[in-house]
Amino acid sequence: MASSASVLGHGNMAFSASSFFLRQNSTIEVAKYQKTCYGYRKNRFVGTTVAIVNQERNCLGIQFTEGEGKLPKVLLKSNSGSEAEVYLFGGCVTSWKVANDKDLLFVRPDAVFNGKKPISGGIPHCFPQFGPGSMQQHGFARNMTWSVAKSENVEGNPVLTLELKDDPYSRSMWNFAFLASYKVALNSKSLSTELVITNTDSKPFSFNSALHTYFRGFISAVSVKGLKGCKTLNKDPDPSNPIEKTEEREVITFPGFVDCIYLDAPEELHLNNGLGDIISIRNQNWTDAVLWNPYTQMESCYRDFVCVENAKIGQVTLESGQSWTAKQDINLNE
Ligand SMILES: O=P(O)(O)OC[C@H]1O[C@H](O)[C@H](O)[C@@H](O)[C@@H]1O
Repeated sequence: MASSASVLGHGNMAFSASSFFLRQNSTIEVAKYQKTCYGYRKNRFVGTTVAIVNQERNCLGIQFTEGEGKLPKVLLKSNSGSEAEVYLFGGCVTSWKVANDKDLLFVRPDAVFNGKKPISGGIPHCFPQFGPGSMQQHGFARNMTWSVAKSENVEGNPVLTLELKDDPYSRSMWNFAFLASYKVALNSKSLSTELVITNTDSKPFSFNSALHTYFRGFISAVSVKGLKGCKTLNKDPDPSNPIEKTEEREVITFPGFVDCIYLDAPEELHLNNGLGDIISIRNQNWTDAVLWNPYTQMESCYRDFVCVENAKIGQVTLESGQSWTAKQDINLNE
């Protein structure tokens, strides 16, 4: 039986570290959350304590808290003991642990949590551009603050839905009205996401996108299976002029710099992270994949991660009112 609580926030750059908009009885209030020994207490904008509204949410395995750099962070915990962390800045999942407490995602040591630069690690969004292209590399969704649209608990598993809308910052780069909805569901052995992009403008727009997932790994033992036969666009040596080929290997390893797009990738890949885990990476409608390891360009950390990205490299065009949906499911195999 699902229970839910709806919380709406704003997605602009001036987001304050602990404030959300809370929809109640169809009015939108500005609320502040304050940690108490019972949970999270909502203060009205003017400062009066109104009610403890997050007490129940904490019990549901969804806890609103502050992360690094005092950025708003949501902790997800399932009844089976798996955990995840999501920063509203960038709508970025930064941690995914199954019950053994080992984090299967990776955040780079040079990641900054200043609410300006994208968080380099976890699962950053690339939207509305994968890049390179006319705007900043990977677009703006990873350096805007997403709002919380819904938090639910479905049979012991937390489900968090974030939203991002256009604002003057996004419009300065891409002058369209849009709504991005991102549902993150944590289960005992898996983390699933669903991204829905809706054209809320009166004119069509086009975009491409990716989930730039950083997996923890021991790079000299990392391998990826499932891409044999795909057409490749190798961005090494020149990202603006990728070299077209076909992947011949059954098992892809990472002996040096890798930055390669795989077109029409299958719906399931297998990552051996070299640390004893096989992770299946399933998708619906993320039609392409990207493998990236910076090798000695990032001397301090390249040995410790690999990016296996579900992507949509070809342009998606949406007419006014149309939506596009893509799902990712990362699952730790038994
Ligand atoms: O450092 P970032 O902007 O996060 O991008 C890191 C990398 O992401 C992707 O995998 C691209 O294919 C690379 O060309 C890029 O260098």
